[in-house]
Amino acid sequence: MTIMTDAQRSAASAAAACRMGYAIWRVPGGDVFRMIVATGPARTRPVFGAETPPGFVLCPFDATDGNAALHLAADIEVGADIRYRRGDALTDTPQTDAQAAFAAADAQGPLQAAPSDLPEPAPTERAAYEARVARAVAAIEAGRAEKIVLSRIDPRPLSPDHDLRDLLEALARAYPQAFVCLTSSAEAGTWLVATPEILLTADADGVRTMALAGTQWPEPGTDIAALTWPQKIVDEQAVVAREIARAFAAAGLHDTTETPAGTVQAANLCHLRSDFHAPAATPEQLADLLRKLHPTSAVCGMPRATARDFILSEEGPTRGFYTGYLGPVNIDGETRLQVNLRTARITPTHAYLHVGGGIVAASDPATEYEETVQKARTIGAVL
Ligand SMILES: C=C(O[C@H]1C=CC=C(C(=O)O)[C@@H]1O)C(=O)O
Repeated sequence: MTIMTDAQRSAASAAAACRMGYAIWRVPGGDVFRMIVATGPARTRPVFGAETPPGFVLCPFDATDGNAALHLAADIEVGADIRYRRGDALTDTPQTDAQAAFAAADAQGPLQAAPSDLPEPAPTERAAYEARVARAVAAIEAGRAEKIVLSRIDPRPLSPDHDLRDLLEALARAYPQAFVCLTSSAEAGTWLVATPEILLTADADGVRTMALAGTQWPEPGTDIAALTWPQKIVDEQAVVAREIARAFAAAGLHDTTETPAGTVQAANLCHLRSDFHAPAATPEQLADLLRKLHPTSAVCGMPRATARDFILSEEGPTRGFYTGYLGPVNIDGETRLQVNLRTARITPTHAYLHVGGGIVAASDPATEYEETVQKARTIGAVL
């Protein structure tokens, strides 16, 4: 069972009391939480670069440079104990005034999101979403795009005494194979995430990503291995996979292997997925690859520029960090960027669930709406 350590629980309260950014995460299949606290403001920096310090990054959906993201520096790392960073070293005692202020913070009560200056998202009603889907289908039928990924916002009230640490632990317990995360900063707001999708990981073992598409919500107890997929989903997943294979080759990564597409479970949902691996790459190759991958056709569409313009004209800037990416960078030699899906932006009073789906020529608006209802259950189940 994944639970936060006492040090992590109190560090989260201390970070919130000091208005410092923090991130707490559990990797798929892992049994511990990792945590960092940034004593200074988040800065936009290259994710893969010559001197990217250890930290946690968040990149929005609509990024001008896919390799540039908000970077929360790992000034403090928290596991069983609290460790303070000075240069490359971690020590048991605070090294800066800001670290000392964090160490002295005495915060009680539940952990909740700080009020923020970011705009409150407006909900998307069923009729508005279905009309949006119908317009995407018309654009696809007119030959303007092959696929457009649309989304909507589903607000849920939070109980006055909720504690974000308890919600995070509940997600980790419910979804052992998800990347589960809580992150908060003045610049990006507060996000609670249980995502099944890797955008890019890089460590000593090489580089990995996945091509994910298609969604089914089988009855509990269904034999997942026996699920079949309609040809339109098989084709859609193949399009995502082809785009990834092209990106690897164009970034100069060779000897890439791809597994056959198979069914994977993600909370109450199933997707069709193939996995990619390449031997280790240089930071320049990784930067190039990240720019080519983000946003993938699993969250944007095909062709990318047309789909992006369509999404922004329909949804405005409401996605923010939803369908962007987030994750630890250069923490113990690993960088793990996950697509920010099955996610909610948290305010002091509400969880704003962001849910979407890929629209193709054969899409039916009512079924697409139902798909977003099912996707909302991933985070909704613990609220
Ligand atoms: C856009 C979302 O899902 C994407 C990832 C997997 C399957 C998807 C689909 O079936 O449409 C989407 O491409 C979301 O969960 O909000």
